[in-house]
Amino acid sequence: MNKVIELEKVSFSYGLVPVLQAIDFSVKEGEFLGIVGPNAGGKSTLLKLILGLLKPQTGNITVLGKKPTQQRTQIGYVPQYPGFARDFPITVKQTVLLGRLGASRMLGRYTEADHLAVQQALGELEAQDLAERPISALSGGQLQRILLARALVSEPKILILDEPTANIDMRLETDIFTHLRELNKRLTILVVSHDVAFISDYVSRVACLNRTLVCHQTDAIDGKLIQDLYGEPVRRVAHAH
Ligand SMILES: Nc1ncnc2c1ncn2[C@@H]1O[C@H](COP(=O)(O)OP(=O)(O)OP(=O)(O)O)[C@@H](O)[C@H]1O
Repeated sequence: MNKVIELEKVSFSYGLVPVLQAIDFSVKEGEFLGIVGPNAGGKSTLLKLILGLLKPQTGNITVLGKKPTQQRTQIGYVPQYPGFARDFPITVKQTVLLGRLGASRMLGRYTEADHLAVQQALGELEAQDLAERPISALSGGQLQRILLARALVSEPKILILDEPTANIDMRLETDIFTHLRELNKRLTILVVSHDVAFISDYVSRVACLNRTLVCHQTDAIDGKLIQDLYGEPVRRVAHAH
């Protein structure tokens, strides 16, 4: 299988504070990879490096064989917190259209293809009925589905999500991950999560990040591993599906 993301000896510091040290890591086409680790372990920083929003001080990163900055339209990104005010007067449809800005070559008006892509993305997430609603009138779970649609609308090859279910309840968490499982049939997915027990039911591999990075197949994840990773006992939560 092709490697779609590759990091070689990547180190990164904000000023003098080292956050990532000598990370060697690759993601294969079609993988569904979970990234877990303690707070401030460097998870969001790793995603920003892959997205080309930050540059490593040492080492090399390639995305689909090129520099991350050359592949931005190939990655759909769902950030940790929505980067806009919830009371901004914009509809669901307009929000999802924003995801076409990088993909469409036309400046100015959106094309028919842009509108069609929005319809398809909303349809895929069963959210067509929300299209004309202002985003201020969405629940947390609905907003997360819309942000996922916005990330999909540029027809990326890779989907990256930074704690997509941090502020929603378990039923909706299951709903989002069921959509991700379906999307993984055609996309490579990286998802940051705090809930290693929950994601291990969905992902094929887990990368544990605490300045350095160690990968595990999901069948190798047990209480001891979680304790070693976080440095304290973490209760495994049972999830019914
Ligand atoms: N822009 C910044 N400038 C300086 N330090 C930063 C910046 N962004 C993050 N950091 C620091 O880098 C470290 C790693 O942060 P990062 O957000 O990557 O961790 P994380 O694993 O995503 O954390 P969390 O699980 O709490 O979201 C933290 O100590 C954080 O305070």
